[in-house]
Order: sequence, then structure tokens, then C-alpha cells
Amino acid sequence: MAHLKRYNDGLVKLDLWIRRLLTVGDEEALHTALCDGACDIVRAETAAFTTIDLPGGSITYRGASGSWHQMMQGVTTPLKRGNLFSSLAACGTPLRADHLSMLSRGSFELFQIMEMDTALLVPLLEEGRVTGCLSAFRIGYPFDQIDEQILQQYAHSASMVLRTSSLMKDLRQQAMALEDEVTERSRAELKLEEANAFLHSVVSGVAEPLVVIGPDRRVIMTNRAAKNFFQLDGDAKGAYCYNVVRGLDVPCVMEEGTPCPLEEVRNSGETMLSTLHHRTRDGEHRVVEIMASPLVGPDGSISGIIESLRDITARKEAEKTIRQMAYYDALTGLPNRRLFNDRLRQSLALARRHKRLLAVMFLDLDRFKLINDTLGHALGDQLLMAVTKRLKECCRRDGDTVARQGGDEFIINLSAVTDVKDAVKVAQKIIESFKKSFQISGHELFITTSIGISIFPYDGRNAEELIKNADFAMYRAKEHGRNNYQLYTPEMNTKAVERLSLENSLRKAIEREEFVLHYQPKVNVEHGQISCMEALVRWQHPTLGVVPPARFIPLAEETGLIVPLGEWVLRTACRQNKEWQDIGYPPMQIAVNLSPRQLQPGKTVAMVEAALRDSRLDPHWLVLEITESVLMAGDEATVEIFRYLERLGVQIAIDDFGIGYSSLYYLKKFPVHTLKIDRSFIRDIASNPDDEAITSAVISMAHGLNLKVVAEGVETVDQLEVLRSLKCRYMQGYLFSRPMPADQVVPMFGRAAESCLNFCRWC
Ligand SMILES: Nc1nc2c(ncn2[C@@H]2O[C@H](COP(=O)(O)O[C@H]3[C@@H](O)[C@H](n4cnc5c(=O)[nH]c(N)nc54)O[C@@H]3COP(=O)(O)O)[C@@H](O)[C@H]2O)c(=O)[nH]1
Repeated sequence: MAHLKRYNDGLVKLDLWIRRLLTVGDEEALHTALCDGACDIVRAETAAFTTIDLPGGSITYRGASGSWHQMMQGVTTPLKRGNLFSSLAACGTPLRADHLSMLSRGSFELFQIMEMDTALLVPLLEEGRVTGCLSAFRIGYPFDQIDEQILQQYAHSASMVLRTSSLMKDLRQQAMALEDEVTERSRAELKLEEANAFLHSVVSGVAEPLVVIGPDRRVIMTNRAAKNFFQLDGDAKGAYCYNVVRGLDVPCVMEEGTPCPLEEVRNSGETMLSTLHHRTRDGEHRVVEIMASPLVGPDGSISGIIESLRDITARKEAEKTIRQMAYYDALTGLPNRRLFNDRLRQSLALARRHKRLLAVMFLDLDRFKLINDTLGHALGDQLLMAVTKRLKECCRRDGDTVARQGGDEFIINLSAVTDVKDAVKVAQKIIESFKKSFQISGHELFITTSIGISIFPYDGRNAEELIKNADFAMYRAKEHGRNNYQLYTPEMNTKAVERLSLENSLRKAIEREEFVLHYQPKVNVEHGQISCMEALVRWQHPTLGVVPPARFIPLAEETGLIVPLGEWVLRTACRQNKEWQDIGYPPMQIAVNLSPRQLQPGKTVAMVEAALRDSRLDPHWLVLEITESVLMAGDEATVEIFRYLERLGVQIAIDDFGIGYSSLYYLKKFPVHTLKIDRSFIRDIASNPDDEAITSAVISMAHGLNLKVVAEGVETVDQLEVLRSLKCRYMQGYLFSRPMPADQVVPMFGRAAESCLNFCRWC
């Protein structure tokens, strides 16, 4: 969807730029505008336009964006074998170069001095021959397939504009030559004819509908595309523009909200853009974008306008769909969480201004999972739709919003309550309405709901607090035997309810895709390279925001939910590492934390094998991090799991080493490859000789056992210097990088890693 949007946005910009190019008269200005357009369309730092003279074996720089233009314009160089231009001329298709700094000198001509990282070159063709090249450049991130397609289309359309412009130049030159031979009068007539003929040829050659309108609002000329678009019988010459373009009987100015392009352009002298709704003769509704540009007469005055039209009905539909998907729940059509939060914030602003109450209700269907699991998801979906209908019937007032929070949870905003009793009445009405059975595909289903209510301003000052407290109240309703409502009270905010609420959300979080992985590098400080990325899970809770792992991992372990969660982490991390390798980033290991609860004979090995198989990641690139407690509790079956994994090629690291009093015996028994020294020893290492001595001993011992050592939690240069003096080669910590989402890791490798990672300053 993001690609589609980017592609559409690119096309919209492309269209605007082509229209703009059509209005540029001067050739040099046209070349610069062409490059500015390329920069804008594919979000490039700079762009350049060169012509290629294949028979003559040379290239000439015609234009570039920004300050490069002055330096390059007019420079001609021979077309050397093996440089990018000769490759482009030979293949006639776009070229992408992602590491310009790695190209040999001379292979990229003048562009080398621009010090750009990546380039996209597209050919300009004339009758199938490469006659020029449009190049765009970026710093940092490479061009992709979408950029390539859009820039190629732009180059294709622009080459027609360039040809038209050169034709016009020829015409002007011919007119000048004739000037000496004809009389003053015939010369003027000739010019006028030529101008008209030229206007005609330009107008009729353009693929988009064009209408030329005179100062009296009458149509002077239409092209073929316009005739087709407006289903005109003739060329509409002499007809009123508002009649042809808008289907109005009166001038646009007389219709509210529809400015007259002719008036606007005449007043401002500038090009104007407007959108109008057009009904075709067949009664079809189309959305049309109009660009009105001034038609300048021989005396410099504006004698009319050229309207260029574009049917944007499909784009508007696509935008509507995107909006629908972003703000509405696909199954029930109800507002989703995002839209609900927006509306709630607006209602709160009004409630504050008018000193009114407002109620938030949190509903959870009781034992819905049972119906879903026994009768199937399709039936469960139908039930959710029927529930939606009933909820809407109970909340009909203006300003009420019923939204789907996700799964079997709904949330309601009653924005106009004068008394707490009003909210209670609505809750009772909902509970009452659920007493009637739901008829779904021949089944008679009974379902109840538990409702929590919070009231503004008593139970929260903002949307987040009100939703959270309504959620707590809903859990109290569940505790009270379900099928009832509860008003929030501050006592509900107890640890027990909070824990119950968190546990319930945790159960739903995986299927709702609320988890994401962040990645933190482990650095080899000898070379300044990343040797491994540790995957660390983050939970984006819909109402609590980001919940730190320290708060939910212990709960996940207690409830056993760590097993499916840990499997998701493992699969996602393996897939991500393979993706990075496939893109071509320097290969590195991926480390995944394994909880003791995940160690189950038979199951653990099968889970790791499946994650590796499905991601196609070589086992050597996977490290499993376990804590010392696993070592110490490890029975023979656990040891066997790790021996098997080692045989596969997977490596094992001991996390938080040093705090669990594990003995050397366990290190010998387990197939361990890496020790990660706990950050509690690193924190004061630069000032506490005991910590330094312990760390030194662990490093020497690990090296003696042929194990890698990683120091965790390195935050300062002083810590780094001490660790380096102790011959610790691998480090991890905020000094180098905090854990970050995958899309922030990519640019780190997109550029030369050495130049953009902070740690290199100290390596
Ligand atoms: N079983 C699983 N456990 C997991 C998973 N994801 C995380 N965790 C464990 O949760 C604990 C807390 O993790 P987190 O909040 O992500 O903290 C990590 C780093 O952000 C933090 N860190 C890293 N560098 C520094 C630093 O310089 N200073 C500082 N104060 N903190 C730093 O350390 C955490 C990483 O620790 P470790 O795993 O020991 O390397 C934590 O115990 C995680 O293991 C999961 O998917 N499964």
C-alpha cells in the first residue's frame, strides 16, 4: 500500500512538472527545470541532464539542479568506454548505481565531484535511439524499482517537451530569417499564423484534454482528448467555457465555491490549480483536476487561458479506500482505534470548553473465543457484525461513536451526557439488547457483554486515561461474573486488576500484531564492524503505549505466553537477518533471547529448525542467548537440546554472565560459544577496581576456554577504554547504538557502515 501511494504521489508530481515544462520558453531554463522536476519526483538530492552524441562519441552536460548547473552546463567530454554513459547508451534501459564511491575514477565523469552515494540514470530516446540521459542522485539510500519506473516515465514525457521546444526554436529562427524579406504587415500576419499553427500543433499533440479559452469566456480551441473527454460533437469553438467544462448554464463565479479560472489567472498572472466535479453525458460522475495557465498575447497581456484537465476519479477513489482502511475496521465498518482516539480528543476539547461530562465505555464480549473456536471464524465474524448493529441501535445520538477496538472488544464515546446516570442507562440498554438471541447462519446464539465506564472529568483528564480506566472497570465487571457494567473507581487501579488486564491484553497482542522487534548491534571494536544484532521485543499496547519488556516478559513467562511470543521473535528475527543478507548488507549474526520456559525437549529443536528452514537463514548466523539460570537448572535433556543445536551450527551465548554464580563445570558441560558480561560489572568499571578485576578475570577465563566475550551496557568512552585495555573485543551498549527498529538499521548499512556508526570514532 505504501508503494502504491508513493507511486501515485510520484505520478501526480510528474504530471505537474510536465505541465510546468510546457510553459518554460527558454531552453536553458527548460533544462534546469527538467532537473529540478527529477529531484522533486524521486526525492533526489540533485539531478543532471546530458545529451549523448553517439556518432560523435561525446556527451554534453546541458543542465543540472542547484549550484551544479553553472559549473557543468555546456561542458563536453568524450564518451569513454566502460563509463556509465556508454553502458546506458549501449543498453538503452535505466541504470542504478548504489555505491558511487566504489566506482573507478573516470567511470562517472563530472559527477564524481558531487560526492553522491547512489545514482539512477534513465535514457532519453528519440526514435529508439539514446540521445540523452537524465540522472538523479542521492546521499544515503538507494533508488528502487518505483523510483526507476517514475523517472523513466518522466524522461519519456519530458523528451517530447524537449522536442517540441526545439521545434519552436527552429520556427523562431526561420521566422527571423524571413523577417528581412516580407513586409511589416505580412510578417505580423505570418507570425500570428505560425503562433496559431504552433499552438494548434502543441494543443492537439498533447495526450491530456486541453481547452484554450479567450477573454470573453468563449472556447478558442480544444484538442482531440478534450473532445473525447467531454463527449463533444464538434470542437466547441465559440461555446462558453463553463458550459463545456463544467456543464453549467451560468459562469462559475456565480456558483458558490467554484472560482472562475479565467478571472483568477487574469488577476494573479499565475497558473492555478482547481478541482471540479463533472457529470458526463451518460450521467457518470468524474472528478477533474484543472490546471489553468495564462495565454500571453504579443503585447505581453493575458489574452486568455489554457486549461489542461486530468481525470483524477481513480486517484480520489484510491485515496478514499486508503482513508477507509486507515480509519475504519474492515470487518464491521466501524471507526477503528485511531479514528476513535481522534474523535474522543475532539469531544474532550468540546466537553472542556462547555464544562460538560463525557463517558467512555469499554465492552468485551463474554466467552466469544469459545464461539469462535467451536463454530469457526466465519461465524464469529458474522456475530461481530450483528453485535455491531445492535450497539449502533443503542447509541444513536449525535456525537456518539461506536468503534471496534480489536477482536471482540468495542469502545464507545458518549459525548453528550449530562449525568453519570445517562451513561448507566446506555450500558443497561446494551446489556438488555443482548438478551435477545443472535440468529447467525441457522444458529441461535446467546452472548453477553461486560462493560466498563469512565466519566470525564472525574475518571481521567485525557483520552488515554479515560480509555485505560474504562478498561480497568471492564475487568472488574468480568470479575463480578460478566454480563454487567461497572463504573470506574480509583480502587480499581490496583495491581491485581492491572495485572489481569495486562495478561488479557498480552494474550491478544500476538494476533493483533502489536509486537515489533528492535535491534541492537554488538560491535567488534578492533575493526569497527557489527558482528551481531540482538533482537529485542517491544510491545506497542493500544492504550498503554510502549510497554517495556521488563514489565511483560516476566508475565509472559509466568503465563506460558512466552512460548508463542518467543517463537514469533525467533521467526521474525531470522527472516529479518536473511532479508538484510539478501539486500547485500555485510552478513552478521542475529541473537535471540530464549526463555527457560521455551526449553521443551522435542519442541525447541523443531521450533528453531522450522524458523531457519522457513527463513532460509544459514544456522551459523543465529545465536541463542540463554541466562545462567538455564545452565544451572539444565538437566541432561536440556544439554542434549543445545548439543543438537550446536551440531546444526547454531551458537549459544550466556546472557548477563556473572550474576548467577554459575560454575566452570556448567560452561564445560554446555556447548557455549559466547559469554556476555552483565552490565552491572561494566557500569562502574572505570572507577571501581573490584569490577575491573572481576571483568578482567572473566575475560581471561573466557579466552582460556576459547569463548567470545561481549561486554554489555557500555555507555561511556571511559568504560570502552578500560575494556579495550582488558582485551575485550566485542561490546554492546548505548555508546554505540540504542536498540532500533529494522527500518533504521537499513540506512546504517546502506551507507558505508564505517562512516555512519558512532562507535567508529572510538575504534
Ligand atoms: N525471552 C526474551 N527476553 C527478551 C526479549 N526481548 C527483550 N528481552 C529481555 O527483556 C529485558 C529488557 O530488555 P530491553 O528493555 O530491551 O533492554 C535491552 C537493552 O535496551 C538494554 N541495554 C542495551 N544497552 C544498554 C546500555 O548501554 N545501558 C543500559 N542501561 N541498558 C542497555 O539491555 C537489554 C538487553 O539485555 P540483554 O538481553 O541482557 O542483552 C532483557 O533482559 C532482555 O533480554 C525477547 O524477545 N525474549
